[in-house]
Amino acid sequence: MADINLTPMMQQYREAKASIPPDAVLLFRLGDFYEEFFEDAEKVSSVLELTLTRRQGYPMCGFPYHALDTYLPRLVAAGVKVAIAEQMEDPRLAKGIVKRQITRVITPGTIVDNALLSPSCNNYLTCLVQGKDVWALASLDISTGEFRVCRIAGNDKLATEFNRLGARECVISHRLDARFNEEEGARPEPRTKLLWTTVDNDYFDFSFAEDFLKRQFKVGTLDGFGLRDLPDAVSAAGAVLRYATENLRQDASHICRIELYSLDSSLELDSISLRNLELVETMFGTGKNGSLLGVLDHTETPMGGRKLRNWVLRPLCDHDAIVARLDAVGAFRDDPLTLAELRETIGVVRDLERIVGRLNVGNANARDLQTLAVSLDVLPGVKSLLANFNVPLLETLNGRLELFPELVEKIESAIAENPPAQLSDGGVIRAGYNAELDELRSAATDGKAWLSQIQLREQERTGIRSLKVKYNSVFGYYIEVSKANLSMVPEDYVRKQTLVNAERFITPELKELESKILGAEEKAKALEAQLFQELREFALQYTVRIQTAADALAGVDALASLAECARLHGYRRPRIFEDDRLIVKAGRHPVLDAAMGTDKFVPNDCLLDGDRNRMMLITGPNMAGKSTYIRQTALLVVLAQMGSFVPAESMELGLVDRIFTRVGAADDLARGQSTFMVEMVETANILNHVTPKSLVILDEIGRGTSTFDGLSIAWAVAEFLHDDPSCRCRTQFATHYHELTELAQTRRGVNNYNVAVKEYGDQIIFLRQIVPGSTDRSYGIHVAKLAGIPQPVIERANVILELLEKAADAPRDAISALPRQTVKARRRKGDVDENDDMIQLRLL
Ligand SMILES: Nc1ncnc2c1ncn2[C@@H]1O[C@H](COP(=O)(O)OP(=O)(O)OP(=O)(O)O)[C@@H](O)[C@H]1O
Repeated sequence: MADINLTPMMQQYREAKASIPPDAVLLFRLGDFYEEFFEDAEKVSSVLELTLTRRQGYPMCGFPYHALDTYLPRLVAAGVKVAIAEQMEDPRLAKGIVKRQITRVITPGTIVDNALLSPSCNNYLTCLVQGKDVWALASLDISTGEFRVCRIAGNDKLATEFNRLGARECVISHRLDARFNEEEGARPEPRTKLLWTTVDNDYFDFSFAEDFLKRQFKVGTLDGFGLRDLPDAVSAAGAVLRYATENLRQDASHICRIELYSLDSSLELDSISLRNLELVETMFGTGKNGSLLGVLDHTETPMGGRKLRNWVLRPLCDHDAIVARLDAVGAFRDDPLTLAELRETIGVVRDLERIVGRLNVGNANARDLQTLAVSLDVLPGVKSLLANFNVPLLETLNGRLELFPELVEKIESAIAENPPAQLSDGGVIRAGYNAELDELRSAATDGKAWLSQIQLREQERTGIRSLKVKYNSVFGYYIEVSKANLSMVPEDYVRKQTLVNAERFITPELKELESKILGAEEKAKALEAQLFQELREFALQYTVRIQTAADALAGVDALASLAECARLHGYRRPRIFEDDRLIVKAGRHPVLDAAMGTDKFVPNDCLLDGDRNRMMLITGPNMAGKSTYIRQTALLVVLAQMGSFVPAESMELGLVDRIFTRVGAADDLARGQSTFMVEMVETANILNHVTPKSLVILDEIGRGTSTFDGLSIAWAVAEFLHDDPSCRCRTQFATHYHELTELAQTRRGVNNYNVAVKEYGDQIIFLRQIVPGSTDRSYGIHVAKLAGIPQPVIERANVILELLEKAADAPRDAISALPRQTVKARRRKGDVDENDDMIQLRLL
């Protein structure tokens, strides 16, 4: 920064700037603008494309205060940390420089503003601590109060968990940051855009963290949360909470519990599978549409949407828990009328979790309270509809749906019909709620009428027809009586001023009225603010109970959504077992099925049921539907284990512990790895971690290297997965290496399948049907033709293919030396004899 003579305002700016994290930009409220100075001005003007000006030689930019809702999301989306300094007093009333204060610091993980949050996703602030042989990862969604911690062994699993959480920011100690910087590969690298924030090591001090958490949760011990003897988890949780509350500059009493969870309780999906299977978003960044969640999500509330998203990302591994969800989905699906009514009723409910969050951090407005009441008011209706179902899970959820009549009533009686968003605009509290407020309001609006009423009354009382009620700025309202009538002035008039022709008086009543009229509006606003605050505090007492009800409602919404999806797309209930079967009759790919329509999508079976059917080796032409089929299998497993019905005539599933996928990953090229290297890293990961209860889907292995190397690797991988006692898992392997089909002759559990096609003249018709047996044709050139490869190239490829098929052992170099013209063309010219190309091959 330039060394300049600072004005008092700039001095105040400097002090504010020094009190925020060094990497945060400061939006400094000056009148109707938020102004930025120095480096902050440069950064903000470039992100927001604002004009950079200069003030006394230093850079400056700004925008009107009402544009904050537009600009703040853009700054946050660009990964900028933002601190806001507001004016804490009315500049007109300020003596000297206006008081300003940092009201909040907004980082990607500490957002509570609705405008900055996606309703369908949680917004997690995370914190990482390195324990002994494990990582402790705390995750906190300040907007909802959800707070969890888990312990994870290994960087891969850690990165996956970051991905699953979709974490935006991770807090670490300076010490850990230094380690990450020193050791190459030590820092976990999730695919999501994650901001690493470093804080002092003392944030992680165990006793400090423990005390901090105990105070927050108002408990004497953390044992009840399962955190006994887990100092790393306590440190992570304490540090993240401290960082969050420091940035919020507010109490966050809605964060009132923490859950210790284990990755083992859910079906494990590594980062690659999460992406490849397009569970919650597509690979091409088109968001939810086109993903599995896009098909499943018929939720009516944001909480239900987030719950369903979490279910998709964390399918269950517990038989009974899955069956409980399936029972609930089944009950809903079998009663479509009640289901429709229930969904319609739930549709009124708004984001209870986030409203409660905003209420707790002091960020809620009157509309939030009103929405809270409207949402809570439908709970009796939801409860009575749920009472129609005798299903344990629905009964449990119904039991947690508490009713809040006194809160609803209080809010309804207090908040005006259409309250303004800003408390300062006035008119938030309903007429009739508070007598004093009613009076203040009428003082402001009816003041003039009151004065003329007094004038009339006093004229009658005193008999002075010319008596007037007037106002001046020296002594406010007064009564003026002309000299001629002074004898008629009553005793209770107090003389204030004598003029040539008249005298001026005041009365206690007039003074009282004056104080009511003057500043009545200001007073009304202040009283409204106080009443609103009281109402807010009243509502805050219900925080935990509303959170519990909101969570139950989210569960009901998610289950109803699954039932609706099952109903719309004709899904059936899967049967869950503990063995290693995976038998599907007429299964369909949920996303393509929904997109194409059930009559167009060709269903297929799957048979994996232990020893004799452990690996399906699938060959078939390009474009036939191999990838679709094996992804479909994985998606059906995800659906079944999350407790959903499935797009199949029937499905029997022995629980799967992990799904592994190897399905091409172009994006890793950006990380500096070659296609083949990525393929091998992913394959290594599978072979090193697979268990007999896993499901492996492999879409082509060894493609990125020479044919013989590739084939050898694919072959060995298939053998290993089938033979090795650590694997022996259910596998679907799609490949173009027809040689691999020989495995079925030597391996008991390997079976060949192919995707049927019909040849029709020189056309082929894709039947999309998986049938037993192998195929030895790829029809690759046919697909190349469909793709628009120029005709001469296609003709040439056909010639080479023919030659290769005749001389299977022809070296590749020989092919490249073949004349560039096609045989046909040269034949036409008459300069080739029948064996020309073969002769050349032999010569080479
Ligand atoms: N069962 C099916 N019913 C209808 N259409 C299907 C089916 N399976 C696949 N398709 C269609 O065929 C297209 C190609 O399928 P897919 O990518 O699975 O082929 P593939 O055999 O894996 O091809 P390649 O070997 O070239 O990668 C899909 O995009 C889809 O539109």
